[in-house]
Amino acid sequence: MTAPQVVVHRDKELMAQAAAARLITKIVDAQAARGSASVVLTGGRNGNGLLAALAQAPARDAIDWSRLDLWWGDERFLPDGHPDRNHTQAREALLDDVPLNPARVHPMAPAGGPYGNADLAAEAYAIELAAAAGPEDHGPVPSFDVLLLGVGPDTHVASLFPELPGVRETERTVVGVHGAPKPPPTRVSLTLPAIRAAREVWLLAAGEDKANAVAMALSGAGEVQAPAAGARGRSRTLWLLDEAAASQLPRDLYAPSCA
Ligand SMILES: O=C(O)[C@H](O)[C@@H](O)[C@H](O)[C@H](O)COP(=O)(O)O
Repeated sequence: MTAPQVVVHRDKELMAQAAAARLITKIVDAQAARGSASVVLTGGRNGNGLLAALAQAPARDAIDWSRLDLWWGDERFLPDGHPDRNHTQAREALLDDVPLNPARVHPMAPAGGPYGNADLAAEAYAIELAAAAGPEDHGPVPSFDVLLLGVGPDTHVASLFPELPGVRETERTVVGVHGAPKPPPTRVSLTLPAIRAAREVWLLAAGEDKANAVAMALSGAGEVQAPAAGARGRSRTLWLLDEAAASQLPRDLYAPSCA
């Protein structure tokens, strides 16, 4: 597991634009090296802000959208097309606007779909992930190029909330989540072991209400109390922050703001 690196931007707009530029480069590099790229999307304002910035970036045309695999880190267990579903919000922010190959887009199953509850939807997603993993992945989850995570004010990532069973899961790669403190209460989430299969994990946080959470997760808190602390990539763990979210971080954890 890699030690976190921290990059601080002036404000959340610049953070979204810089993260989008970084993601474009990463996808283009992965496609050049391996033929395709895989990205795991997150829900929340900052994840969608990144997608909206990507939609506006002229360099987005450098991506071969037909060779991009998209997965989700978590989903709100709601009917297909519901405006609060992470899938719906990602479609609106970017996905409906680019020529993706539908066979490479992997939303989590909705409520009212083929699986009667969030636990069954989670099992189905674990099977889909395992089917996509190859021998080179050494496990039941593909080695995603980039896995994006928004960080909640309570340090949750994906739908892994402090002290709830999901964050303690060590075997399963995807779980149903019940009684989540952030609405809606029923969700589906990758677990920390699945998140840690990614080559790179990027955590996004902006705004003063995240400052405590960011400081706690980066100052040695345990992952059960601070799930964001357990989200690490195999080759890189990158925290992308705005100045407000970084305001309670000890200065020795990052270089002075450059943007
Ligand atoms: O389904 C969700 O709500 C998310 O995936 C969740 O983990 C989100 O990323 C964080 O709550 C941060 O959200 P913001 O970026 O809106 O603060």
